Amino acid sequence: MIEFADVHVRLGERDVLRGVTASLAERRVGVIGANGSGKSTLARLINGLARPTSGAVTVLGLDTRRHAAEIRRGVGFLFTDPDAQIVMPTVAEDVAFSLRRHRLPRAEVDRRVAEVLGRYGLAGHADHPAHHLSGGQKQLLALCSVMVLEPKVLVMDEPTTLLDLRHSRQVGELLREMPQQVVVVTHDLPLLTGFDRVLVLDEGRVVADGAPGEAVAHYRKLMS
Ligand SMILES: Nc1ncnc2c1ncn2[C@@H]1O[C@H](COP(=O)(O)OP(=O)(O)OP(=O)(O)O)[C@@H](O)[C@H]1O
Repeated sequence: MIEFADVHVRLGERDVLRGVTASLAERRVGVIGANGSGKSTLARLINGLARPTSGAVTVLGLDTRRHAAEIRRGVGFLFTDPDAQIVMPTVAEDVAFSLRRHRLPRAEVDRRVAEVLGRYGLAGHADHPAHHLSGGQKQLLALCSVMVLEPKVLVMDEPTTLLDLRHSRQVGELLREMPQQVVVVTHDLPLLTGFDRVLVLDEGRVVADGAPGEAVAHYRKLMS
């Protein structure tokens, strides 16, 4: 469960979020809206990367302002650009790097890394240089590095922006199968097919909130 209670975020001179209140219990939640409407900021609030200026964000029963470390452990965050998330030379090393704080035996790290690479179709690339992967494969690698930590909630900020149609669809299918609660910020409207709930942001406020069809129709009207 993710709860926003009258959340305001002011960055510099700008009121980026202006009174967002929502309880998100659904498994598949989308967030859409114009450029600069506050979507990324809303996403970043969920794992404590951004803090409310006023109001509160509660995730997994914890206030994100007071329990930052616990929240980070429970909430995985996937950025648009996988290059920003890839830190180690090879694919397997990059995924293993996520587990560095867990102090697991080497064999257990190897087992978990192999399992997650297999799940997302990268098993054959384990020893390849991470930066030689295609854009789609890099996005999958970034996803592996997040999923190996078994987060309870996954937040994705425009995960398909750099992907071709086939890879976007693949990400769509993967996130529909995930057992976790997933919150996805996107401009890729077909990605929202089958979602439980979609929020539309405009100038820092939620202006529509409902099933994907209804929310997307509202967004299209807003943009026309
Ligand atoms: N650190 C900052 N200081 C000042 N203003 C900021 C800062 N970060 C973001 N903003 C502003 O806040 C507004 C909302 O940004 P945000 O990234 O949340 O929007 P968005 O809806 O995700 O946009 P996009 O679709 O373009 O990614 C923008 O006008 C942006 O310029």
